[in-house]
Amino acid sequence: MQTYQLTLGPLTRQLPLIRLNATTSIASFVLLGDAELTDYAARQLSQRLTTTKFDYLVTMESKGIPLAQALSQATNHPRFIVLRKNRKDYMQHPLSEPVSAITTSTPQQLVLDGTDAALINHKRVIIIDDVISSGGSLTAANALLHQAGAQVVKQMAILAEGTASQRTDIDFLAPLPLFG
Ligand SMILES: O=P(O)(O)OC[C@H]1O[C@H](OP(=O)(O)OP(=O)(O)O)[C@H](O)[C@@H]1O
Repeated sequence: MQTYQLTLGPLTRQLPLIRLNATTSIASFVLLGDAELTDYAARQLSQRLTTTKFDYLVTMESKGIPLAQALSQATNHPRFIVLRKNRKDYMQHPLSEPVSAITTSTPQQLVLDGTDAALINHKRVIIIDDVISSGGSLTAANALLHQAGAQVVKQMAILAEGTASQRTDIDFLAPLPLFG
């Protein structure tokens, strides 16, 4: 299997190259289960937040969740918000937005539980995800947070993939190339 070597500070990972379609392959970065890299990335990202005042971190199901948890702890924020990809029966008055991501060919939703929406109304929030690529997930998250009346003060990720690495409105630790 072809791989891409990701280097993040002292850590290296061999990411398998996965073909998405006739013209594009991605280096698959699956953060779930990698406690070492999650903790390292959270510590690095927390150092970029020492002067940023915010109330809540917001992440997207699913790979962003362990990162948001580690970053919440590293920045002394006891609670964070998870935007889900399914509406659950236990949610109260959920808000939703359609979302498309580079890794997902079928239509999906991002869903914010109404109780979480009430919590972040008029609050300063930071969006945190493992990877930003097409930006589809980020756009949907922003739309949902706007619906909830939250103010997005920063957008962060471990990796910016493809052209996302040229964006100046996101703060990330390393670029990740796309492959032909
Ligand atoms: O910038 P984009 O093109 O939107 O891609 C980035 C999103 O894709 C990945 O999630 P994925 O859709 O693979 O879902 P998962 O975390 O549930 O596996 C990643 O965790 C981001 O949320």
